[in-house]
Amino acid sequence: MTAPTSVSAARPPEGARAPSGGSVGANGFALELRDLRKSFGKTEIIRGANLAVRPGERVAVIGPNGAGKSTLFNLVSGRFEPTSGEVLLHGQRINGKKPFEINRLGLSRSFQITNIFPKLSVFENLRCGVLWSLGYRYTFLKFLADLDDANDRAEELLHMIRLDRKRDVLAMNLTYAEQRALEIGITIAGGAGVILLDEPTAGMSKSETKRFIDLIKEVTVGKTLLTVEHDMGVVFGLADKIAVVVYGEVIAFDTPEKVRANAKVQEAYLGSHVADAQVGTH
Ligand SMILES: Nc1ncnc2c1ncn2[C@@H]1O[C@H](COP(=O)(O)OP(=O)(O)OP(=O)(O)O)[C@@H](O)[C@H]1O
Repeated sequence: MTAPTSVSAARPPEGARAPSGGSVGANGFALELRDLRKSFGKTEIIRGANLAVRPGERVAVIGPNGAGKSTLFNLVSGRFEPTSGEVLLHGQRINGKKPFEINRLGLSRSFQITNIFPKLSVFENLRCGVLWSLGYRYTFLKFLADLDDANDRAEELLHMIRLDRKRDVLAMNLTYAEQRALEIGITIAGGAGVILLDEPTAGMSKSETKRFIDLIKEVTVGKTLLTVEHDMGVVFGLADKIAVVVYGEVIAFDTPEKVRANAKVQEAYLGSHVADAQVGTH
């Protein structure tokens, strides 16, 4: 390993580190949407969405296909800019900010398996996630072994996502469920207080799903979590609250029991679907 000529050259910009934990904004919410709207061309897809998520809440965002769930996530994470309305993270308006800026303000979104480096080991992937969140560039990869803090944090993450025994395995040789665990590890690497996950258990077997729900709960203790989810078992196993999105609006936001009993929700979306679902399924 070549000694770094100047590690300081790889130092992140001031203020690059994301705040840890689910910090509270002046308004008391970790994340808030106020009359949020998004049009593509002449078509309004998000039509005045409102939501106020308290720090530490685990929220499942559900709704029919095409309701606008992914678009909402894209608006919150900075991939899309709202047509109007506001997105507040810890009370700070983040509309129009770039995804990396929002990330550094403490919101992290899972990037799906496609963002894993298949030819790097599990440990190296986690270390990249840590360094990226700190503002380091991948061009400094050759110096990474010298960055003790990043190494320590990557070891900690490895343990949290239960992949200790796969430490030096190339990501491409992991099982599907292990790759998704690695994706979660990369997502939480920077210590963001608000985590967005898009169908984290999609494609998993029932037993994998059950283990994965436990893992998500463990690694997001004290954080604010939003997941887009179709699987009602996962919704009722994971969420403290459910946000129901129908035609670009949040038509209900409440505890699973109350959402299940909500006549408007039943009519618009869940129907017998949810009546059949068991609270705390699996
Ligand atoms: N970039 C875009 N340009 C134009 N239309 C878009 C764009 N992104 C999403 N849409 C449209 O917005 C609507 C909502 O899509 P979105 O993917 O947000 O729904 P969803 O609730 O996540 O659906 P699903 O559950 O099927 O994933 C759809 O009609 C979709 O075609």
